[in-house]
Amino acid sequence: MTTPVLEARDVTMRFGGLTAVRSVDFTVNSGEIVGLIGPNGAGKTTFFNCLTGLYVPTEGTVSYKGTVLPPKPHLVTQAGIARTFQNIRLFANMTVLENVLIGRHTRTKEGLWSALLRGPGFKKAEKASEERAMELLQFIGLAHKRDHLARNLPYGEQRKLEIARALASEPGLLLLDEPTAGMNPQETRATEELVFAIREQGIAVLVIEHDMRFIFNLCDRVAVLVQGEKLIEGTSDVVQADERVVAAYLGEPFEGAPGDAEAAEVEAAEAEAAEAEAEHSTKGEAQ
Ligand SMILES: Nc1ncnc2c1ncn2[C@@H]1O[C@H](COP(=O)(O)OP(=O)(O)OP(=O)(O)O)[C@@H](O)[C@H]1O
Repeated sequence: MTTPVLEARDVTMRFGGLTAVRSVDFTVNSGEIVGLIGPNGAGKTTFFNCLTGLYVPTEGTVSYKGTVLPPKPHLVTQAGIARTFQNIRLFANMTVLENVLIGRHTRTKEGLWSALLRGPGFKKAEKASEERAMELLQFIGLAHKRDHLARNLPYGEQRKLEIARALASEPGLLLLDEPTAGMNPQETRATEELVFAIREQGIAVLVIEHDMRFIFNLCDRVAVLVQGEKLIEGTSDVVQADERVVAAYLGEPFEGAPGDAEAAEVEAAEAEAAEAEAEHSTKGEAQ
């Protein structure tokens, strides 16, 4: 049975006069891999930031497994949503293992004093954390590099390590922001396999990506954002065949395009202003 893991309802995000995301409804169900695509500036990252508590949406709500999330990143992580970023954000001078251990901090109960005094509770928790971190490194194929500094890993492995760190918070939903950016075809293929394996572990996945082939191979469902609005949502086949999606990517106008009404209003106002200006200058010349 599919149950919603993530539910965004009527999410709008405005920056001053600019509406970056407009009334978006969006669901990710358990066991699903869902893609979010759209041309540059469509509002994908802004929407992601609304989901993960980095932005407080101007309107709307985001729920995880039926509970509305507080818009605070650490509380969102604690609730069960983990994410990676467009640009790698590892601790470059820490080891591979330490980077994963850091990802576990939301899941360990041992407090600051316990850590400072290194009491028996802390030592036990530390051992369990390390075991879990090693399991995750095994899972992504980097266990043999546990003591390497993160900055010395090749690019593709750094991206994998980011995913392991996100998994260390034991999420029910993983959000991946352009996971294959800068990757070669083999690395992209390996990432695809990794995402399938993550789903096998019972974790739902939401991916933003520019690489269409990757998205259409990977996702059960794809939603397309254009100018902050959801244009269409469906299986890869349905979305690929939709002419409006192609047009939006090519920057071609199409009937009913999001933002069309606003664009028409602006055009009409500009035309009116130009007409008034022309009338004014003709009168001026006549005098
Ligand atoms: N913090 C901000 N303040 C003001 N405007 C913003 C802010 N963040 C994003 N925007 C604007 O919101 C719109 C959507 O941007 P966003 O980065 O979400 O798009 P995107 O789909 O992720 O683009 P890309 O694919 O290029 O990463 C853009 O017009 C952008 O300039």
